[in-house]
Amino acid sequence: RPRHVVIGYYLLEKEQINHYTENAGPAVPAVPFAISRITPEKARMLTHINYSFQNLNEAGECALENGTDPAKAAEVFSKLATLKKYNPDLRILFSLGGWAYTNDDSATAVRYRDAASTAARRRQMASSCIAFMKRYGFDGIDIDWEYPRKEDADNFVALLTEIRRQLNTENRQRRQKYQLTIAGAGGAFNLSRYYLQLKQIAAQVDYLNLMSYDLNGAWQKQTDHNAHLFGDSREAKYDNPLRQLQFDPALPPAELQSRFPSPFALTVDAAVQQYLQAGVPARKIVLGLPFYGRAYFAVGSENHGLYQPHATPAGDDYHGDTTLLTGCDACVQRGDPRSAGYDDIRKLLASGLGYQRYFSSEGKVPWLYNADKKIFVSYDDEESFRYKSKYLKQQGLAGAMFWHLGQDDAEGTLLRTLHRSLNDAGYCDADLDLSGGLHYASNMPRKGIAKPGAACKTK
Ligand SMILES: CC1=[NH+][C@H]2[C@@H](O1)O[C@H](CO)[C@@H](O)[C@@H]2O
Repeated sequence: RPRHVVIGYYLLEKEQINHYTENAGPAVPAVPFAISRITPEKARMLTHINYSFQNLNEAGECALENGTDPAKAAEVFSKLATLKKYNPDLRILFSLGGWAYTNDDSATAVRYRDAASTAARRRQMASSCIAFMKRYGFDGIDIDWEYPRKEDADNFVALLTEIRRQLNTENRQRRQKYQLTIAGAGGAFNLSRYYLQLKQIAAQVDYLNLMSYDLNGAWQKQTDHNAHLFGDSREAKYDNPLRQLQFDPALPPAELQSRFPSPFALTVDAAVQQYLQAGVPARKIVLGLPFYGRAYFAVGSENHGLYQPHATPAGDDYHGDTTLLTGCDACVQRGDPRSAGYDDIRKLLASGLGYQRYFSSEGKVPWLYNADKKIFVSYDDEESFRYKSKYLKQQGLAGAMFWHLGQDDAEGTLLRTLHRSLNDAGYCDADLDLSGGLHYASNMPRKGIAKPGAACKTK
């Protein structure tokens, strides 16, 4: 049985369900990443696959999108369930929400706020989502609401409590228990919305999947890393939004600074320490890793493009030149050059188009800079994943989550790296040094942490 969870999101756009096919014909294009690409070997490296995304309907219930053919949906969902024959420990959950359906400016965020707003609505939503889960053969529910507003936070706890209550009833006569997880904010600004409720949220779920990526992006003035583990003295720092939420106003200044350092760098480590400080058990925290990178354009060559001004269109919808990420053909097809899967980034590196790889010894992440095209790309690869795996083991966390399965390269390099670094007994990471970079100060003693540099068991 794996010692750490490995939770992969599987993305299938709702438009792709009705015409889902494993073998593309001239008339019908194949979906970008068919379920058959999840080989038996990959299925054995995963403990969970989260099908993304379902949405709430107008009545605040879990249901297929209007227009989705239920028979085709059942076919797709059963293909995912079939993967369990390769790995009896594998669980297939469906993820409800996601950024596009639930962000503050989306058309359907209001459905989540309303569904959580009264006891009756919460009962209705919970029972509809459990019925949906059972009807389509899922093993649990992942709630990916991005994000409850401060005024929704208590209702969010009540909603999770109601889903947990109904699941417990279902689970009484089941050997393998239905699970309930959430995708949780990775940056302190979004996290501050429900930080005071975080401990109560954790009590209702099996796992909290930290979205410890998208920490920086085109919406900021300077280029910075998508998901660096530790901070860099040269990057932008922020006033800590959790400080004014701190529980004990009488906290002496030195204690305040150590628990809520401010200003601070937005890093993966900061997210993890903030969850731990809120009282979330380490064994429920799953560290989110990106299988994609973020590109910036018109970036000066100072510092190889790192922490430099840029001219990258921000905002969810992209209307600019789709060829800006030179060499990324998939970006043109997708219509947005601002993000690229690991498979695309591998191709950029091999393209001879002038991309140079650098590695941050502070942040423990790579980046690309193309001086000729003035392009900066922040991403993750096997090296940064090995550092993040060592860190999560040192912190005693439950394991890793990643977004998303379809962005790995053909060989499944990133999933294989996570499997080896988290669940291969013969794996050794004594060569990795987690010191350096800005660590989010925390006075929380961490139990059961392997001493850094513990020698590896020789074969
Ligand atoms: C699990 C999860 N939900 C969000 C988040 O990861 O980041 C993805 C990439 O930004 C985004 O597309 C998705 O909707």
